This record gives sequence, C-alpha cells and structure tokens, in this order.
Amino acid sequence: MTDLRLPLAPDLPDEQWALFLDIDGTLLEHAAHPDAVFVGDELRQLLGRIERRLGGALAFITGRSVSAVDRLFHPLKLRVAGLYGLEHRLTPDGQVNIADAPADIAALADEIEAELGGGKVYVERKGPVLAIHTRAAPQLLARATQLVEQALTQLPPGYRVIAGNAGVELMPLEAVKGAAIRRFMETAPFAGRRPVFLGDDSSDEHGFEAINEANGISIRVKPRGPTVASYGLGDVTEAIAWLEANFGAARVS
Ligand SMILES: O=P(O)(O)OC[C@H]1O[C@H](O[C@H]2O[C@H](CO)[C@@H](O)[C@H](O)[C@H]2O)[C@H](O)[C@@H](O)[C@@H]1O
Ligand SMILES: [Mg+2]
Repeated sequence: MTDLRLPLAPDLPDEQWALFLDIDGTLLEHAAHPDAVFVGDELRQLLGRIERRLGGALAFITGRSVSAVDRLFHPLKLRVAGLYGLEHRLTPDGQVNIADAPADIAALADEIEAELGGGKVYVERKGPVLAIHTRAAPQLLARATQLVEQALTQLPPGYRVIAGNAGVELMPLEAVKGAAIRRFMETAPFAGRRPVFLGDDSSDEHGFEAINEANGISIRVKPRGPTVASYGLGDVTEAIAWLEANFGAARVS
C-alpha cells in the first residue's frame, strides 16, 4: 500500500535537490479549455524564487509543448521537457531540441474532428502528439478513445494511446516523462542531486518510477487510483503550499 502521507520537509541543503514539476492539475487548476487556465503572478514569482534558490535545478515535465508553456508562464522561462519529453530545453534561454517523431498526425486530427464535430470536443494538435479533450462533452470520451485506438492501425508502429484528464492522447512510445527526467538528471545542475517530482496524472507514473529508482521523492497530487508515487497531496492548492513551505523562501546567503 502506498504511503500517501506528506513527506517531511526536505532537510538537505538547496544544492542537493532537483525539482521536477508537472503543470496541469499540479500547479494549475483544470479549466474548460487548455488555453483558459490561469497562471497568477504569485505562482510565477514562486517558481522564479525556487529556480534561483536551487541554482537552476527546476524543470517543467509536461504534456504541453514548450511553446505553449512559454506562452502560459510569460515572461518566466524555465527549463522544460514538453510533449512528454519529445521536446526539451536544458537551459531557460537555450534552444528547444525536438525528437524525431514517427509521423505527423495532422490528417488524423482532421478526421477525428470531423467525426466528433459539433464544437464541444477540442482536438489539440501538438505535432506528433494529439490530444482529444472531451471535458465539455464527457459522453463522447468513449467514442474519442475508440477513434484514436483505431488510428493506431493506420499509423506507423510506435504509437500508444493514454487516458488524459477528461480526454485521451495519442503519442509516440518514446514520449514518456521518466525518460525526460532521466535526461535532465544526466546534466548540470541536476546531476548528482536528489530529485523530487510532483504530478497528478497517469502519464506522470513513468516519471514517479524514474524518481523512485533515483531514491527521490515522488508525489501524486489528488491521487484517484493506483499510483507508484510515495506520497500524496490533496489538490493544486496543497501542492503549491508544499512547494512554498519547502522551497519557496528566498535564500539567505
Ligand atoms: O502533463 P501536464 O502538464 O499535466 O499536461 C497534460 C495536458 O494538460 C492540458 O490538458 C489538460 O488541462 C486542460 C486545462 O485544464 C484541460 O482543459 C484538459 O481537459 C486537460 O486534459 C493540455 O492541453 C495537454 O496538452 C496536456 O497534455
Ligand atoms: Mg498534469
């Protein structure tokens, strides 16, 4: 049985922690549409403080694209793995590296949009990753899932379907958050530190596995089902309060 008690406040010096953060459902409350989420200045400032305090060892690990993340958090720019690790930027001002993807799935997005029509289902096109959002029409989730599963047979090998939060996503097999975390952990300033990862979704489970293997602290926000995370936090508000309490204070030098 997973122990979901809140971990004790970290007692290592700042230089020994590396922090990885999922975005939607962890730092941001869900909204009806992906573009309708709210990023407040307090959160921006908190993340900026943490980034400085940890000497840069802070990265977003998200299903959103890096460009979408930058738009949301503007003017704050952080290290980020986007599209479940298919994209990554190892320094805040560095270039975005994009993995080779088996296929562009724009045509498939058109077909699914036409089939599910009516405007209530939002088909988010993210290059090699496709997210079908059924938050506004939950009765269409089963059909959306069926359509993307059928699509697997039309695509080159190497794709999978995962349940999203109020939707479903189709993505290349190599799009896994654990791989994204391991990549950061091989580079400065993350290498050699103890990693912490906060996430809220089934797509974060691979990330928790990578963290557990590295003797880190894995925390699932609002756990609804089985999880390999070692700890749990009730919701976004608790997650932000936990970050503030453990990493948020300005560094005393
Ligand atoms: O890995 P994450 O940072 O948690 O991103 C996962 C997906 O988040 C977004 O979709 C989800 O949040 C939206 C805003 O609350 C919501 O409208 C939608 O129903 C959720 O599925 C984002 O749009 C996706 O691209 C991310 O993969
Ligand atoms: Mg999430």
